[in-house]
Parts: sequence; structure tokens; C-alpha cells
Amino acid sequence: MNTLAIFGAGKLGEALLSGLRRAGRTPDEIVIVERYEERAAFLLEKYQVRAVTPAEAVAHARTLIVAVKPQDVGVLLDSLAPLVTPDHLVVSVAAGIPTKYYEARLADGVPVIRVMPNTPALVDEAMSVVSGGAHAEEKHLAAAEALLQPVGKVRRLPESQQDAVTALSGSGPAYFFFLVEAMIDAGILLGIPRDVAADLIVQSALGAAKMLSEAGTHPVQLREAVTSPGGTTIAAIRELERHGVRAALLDAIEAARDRSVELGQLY
Ligand SMILES: NC(=O)C1=CN([C@@H]2O[C@H](COP(=O)(O)OP(=O)(O)OC[C@H]3O[C@@H](n4cnc5c(N)ncnc54)[C@H](OP(=O)(O)O)[C@@H]3O)[C@@H](O)[C@H]2O)C=CC1
Ligand SMILES: O=C(O)[C@@H]1CCC=N1
Repeated sequence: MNTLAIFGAGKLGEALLSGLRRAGRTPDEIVIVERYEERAAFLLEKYQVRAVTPAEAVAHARTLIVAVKPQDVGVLLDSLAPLVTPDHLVVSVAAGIPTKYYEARLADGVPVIRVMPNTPALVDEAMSVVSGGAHAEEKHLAAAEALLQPVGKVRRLPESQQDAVTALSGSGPAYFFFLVEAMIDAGILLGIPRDVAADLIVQSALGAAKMLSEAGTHPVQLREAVTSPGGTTIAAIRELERHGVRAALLDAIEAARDRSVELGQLY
């Protein structure tokens, strides 16, 4: 049986857990390691998945998904290291932490895959990028991909690109939520009730995302089709350019990339 253990069932761990359950993984295939009894009881009730000790998780599962915060990975690995063997597959979703970090702390030959998913896993629309470490073979990469495919799209990229990936798609949903939040505020400013403004903006976001994804057309072309000569859109675009929104996005995503690199060096 392809058994799984999720270490750290926080926001991302739960998003993956929910997707795995929707994809038909049965409760006896999955265990979680969760520090708080109340949270464990909530997850048991919602997903019928048991919380166990780290040692039980390693004994139960072949695939070990590390979904704790980057700053907690070291302590977790110290406790797991004597138990993990090259027959396990370690899948890390921790931002910034390189596979080398794991390999230096685990027994020789343990395969490690670094993955950057995102929270749209909750609605089976995740973007996940997988990279293999030194001991990861094709079968390990394929297993990680198979694990993530039910919750969205999966790509394989070199690990050298994972910090940039983290900044783009790992954090990416937050930028869109931020934009939507600001646009809803603009509706309030213009006297539209919040629920109505939210409906208008969320449906526009959904439609725009669908066009980008399905039409395969360049975003510039799609924006130009909305921008009528002498019209309303160009008046808004002028303000966005005047306020340096494009440059702000470039700087923001570069800062996220730099933080990912930094997280990999801090612990
Ligand atoms: N949130 C996101 O969109 C994404 C997150 N990630 C990565 O996923 C990881 C988790 O992030 P996120 O879900 O946001 O963070 P959370 O803090 O929500 O989840 C991490 C959970 O792990 C728990 N934890 C810490 N140490 C242990 C341990 N030794 N054993 C069991 N549980 C433990 C934490 O407990 P406590 O609360 O006590 O600290 C917390 O509940 C991070 O490494 C992040 O970089 C990757 C892609 C996207
Ligand atoms: O903010 C973070 O550090 C995590 C990693 C990518 C998305 N959330």
C-alpha cells in the first residue's frame, strides 16, 4: 500500500490532506503528525485521518511529507533521522529548504523531493513544482508527481529554480487575493455594497483566469481587447503605470525569491 504521513497539518498540510482524501486516498493510507490534540480531533472528524507520533508515522508510511515551517524542519529531522531509511521517500514542501539540507541530516541514500505547491490544492487547482535531490530516481519523481496530480497541475523543474518558483506560484495566490481585496475596497469607495463588489470582482477574476488558461492567448492581447480607445480601462491603466504597479510586482516577487534563498540559509 502507498502509505503517507503528513508532518505538520497546518494550512498547506491540510490543503494536501483534503485533496488526497477527495482523490480517493483512504483514511488507513494516511496518518498525520500533529502537536495539538484539539487540531488532531478536528482533522480526524473532518478527514477521518489519525494523528500518530513521529516514530509511528515513519513506521506506518513509505512517503513522508514534511509540511512544517522552514524553521521547524531541523528539529523535526533530528527526531526522524535515525528512523528514516532509503526505502522511504521524503517529500518536502518547506519554502527555501534545499534537498541538500535533508540529505546532510538523513541516512545516506534517502531519496528527497522538494516540492512547491500552493493552497489552491484545496480546490484541486494547485500549481506544484517538483525537483529531485541527489538520491531521487525517476520512480521517486514519478511517485511525487502522482501524489500531487489529483490536486492540480504539476511540473518538474531543476531545484536551482525552486526559490523563484516559490516566489511566483507558491506565494502567487496571495498576490491575487491582495489584488482582489484592494479592488473590492475600490467598490466600497465608489459606493457599491461590499457583497456586491465582491461578487463583481471575484467573477471577473474567475473569468479572466479561465480566459488566460483556456484561450492560451498572451495576457497583453487579452488586456488590449478590454482597453477601448478613449475609454475607461486606459484611464485606469494610466494610473496603475503612474503608481508603478508593474515595478512594484517585479520588486515584490524578487523580494519573495530572496526570502526563500534566505530561509534556506538560516536554519
Ligand atoms: N501556506 C502556503 O501557501 C504554502 C506553504 N508552504 C510551506 O508549507 C509549510 C507549512 O506552511 P503553512 O501550512 O503555511 O504553516 P502552518 O504553520 O500553518 O503549518 C505548519 C504546522 O506544522 C506544525 N508543526 C511544527 N513542527 C511540528 C512537528 N515537529 N511535528 C508536527 N507538527 C509540527 C505547526 O505547529 P505550530 O503552529 O505549533 O507551529 C503548524 O501547525 C512551510 O514550510 C511553507 O514554507 C509551501 C507552499 C505554500
Ligand atoms: O509564505 C510562505 O513562506 C509560504 C511559502 C510559499 C507560500 N507560503
